[in-house]
Amino acid sequence: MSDTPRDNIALLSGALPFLKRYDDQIVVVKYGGHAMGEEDTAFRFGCDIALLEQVGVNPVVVHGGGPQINAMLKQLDVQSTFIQGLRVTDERTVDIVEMVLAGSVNKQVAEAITRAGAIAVGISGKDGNLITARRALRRLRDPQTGEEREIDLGFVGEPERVDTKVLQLLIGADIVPVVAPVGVDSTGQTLNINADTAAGAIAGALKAARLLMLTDVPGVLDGNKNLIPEMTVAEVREGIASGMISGGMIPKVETCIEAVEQGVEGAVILDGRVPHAVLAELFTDAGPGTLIKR
Ligand SMILES: Nc1ncnc2c1ncn2[C@@H]1O[C@H](COP(=O)(O)OP(=O)(O)O)[C@@H](O)[C@H]1O
Ligand SMILES: CC(=O)N[C@@H](CCC(=O)OP(=O)(O)O)C(=O)O
Repeated sequence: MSDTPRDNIALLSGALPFLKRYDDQIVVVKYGGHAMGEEDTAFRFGCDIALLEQVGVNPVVVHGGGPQINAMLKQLDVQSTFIQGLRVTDERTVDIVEMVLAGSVNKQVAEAITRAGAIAVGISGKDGNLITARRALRRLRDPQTGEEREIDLGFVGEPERVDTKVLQLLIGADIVPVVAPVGVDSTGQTLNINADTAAGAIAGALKAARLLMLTDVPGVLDGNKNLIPEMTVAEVREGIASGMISGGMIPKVETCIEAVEQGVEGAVILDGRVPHAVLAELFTDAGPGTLIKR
């Protein structure tokens, strides 16, 4: 059944407190590779971002592209493995990662937002000194000996410094920044950064009002696959330790924790394939995902 004009007026009027709350605030939206889905999903996402810009919110989009990188690696017959949700990245892989993220995916996302009526500009973390990173180190416990050892993930980066100048300039000119998660270290080496981590670092540096992490599950699910609507930092840590939270969900929740600890008001993990998930989260009381708070 379609909405009547009266329904539409009630909806608009109900959104007023939320419009006021987010007026001129920065909202960082992490758009995961799995959430991108088909052409119409990407266009709907573009429309939601254009709407945010139109009503006075300042959206900043940080996108992923894991599945798109996988497809290109497969095409080029390059093997790839993940450790703790991070892609082990050798010299050949880092070139392909940059080509896919800062190339095709970045331009597609910016184009979808521009087609929907806002002006979006795609950049990577290498542009304008946006993300300076250091090589990421991870420790793994040997299941047999119980000993911990350091793992070399190759050209994988962890943001060390975020220079928000270029983002502030774009935001000030009513342009939506669309950021590919690639950075450089102090020697100029390109580093592959997990998109969740990049989004969290940018949200923290901008002191965003909200960090929205769009993925392909409704949020954090418990052992029975039910959605957990809210989690504290301690509950998230427990979830990782028990194995309830695993794989690609680990960098996501860790990012949310860091972001709220850096002053972001709230971080939410939600299903980006659901039509207008971003609008439902920001402009209604019925936020659809998992809110992580201090
Ligand atoms: N407790 C959990 N709740 C929901 N998803 C989980 C959980 N633990 C692991 N996951 C996995 O994390 C995935 C999301 O991470 P990822 O695939 O990296 O998404 P994206 O590409 O959006 O960054 C889910 O598809 C799911 O397979
Ligand atoms: C180091 C690392 O793992 N980088 C990621 C960057 C892309 C990403 O994070 O994309 P999603 O958000 O779609 O997963 C990768 O190479 O897949």
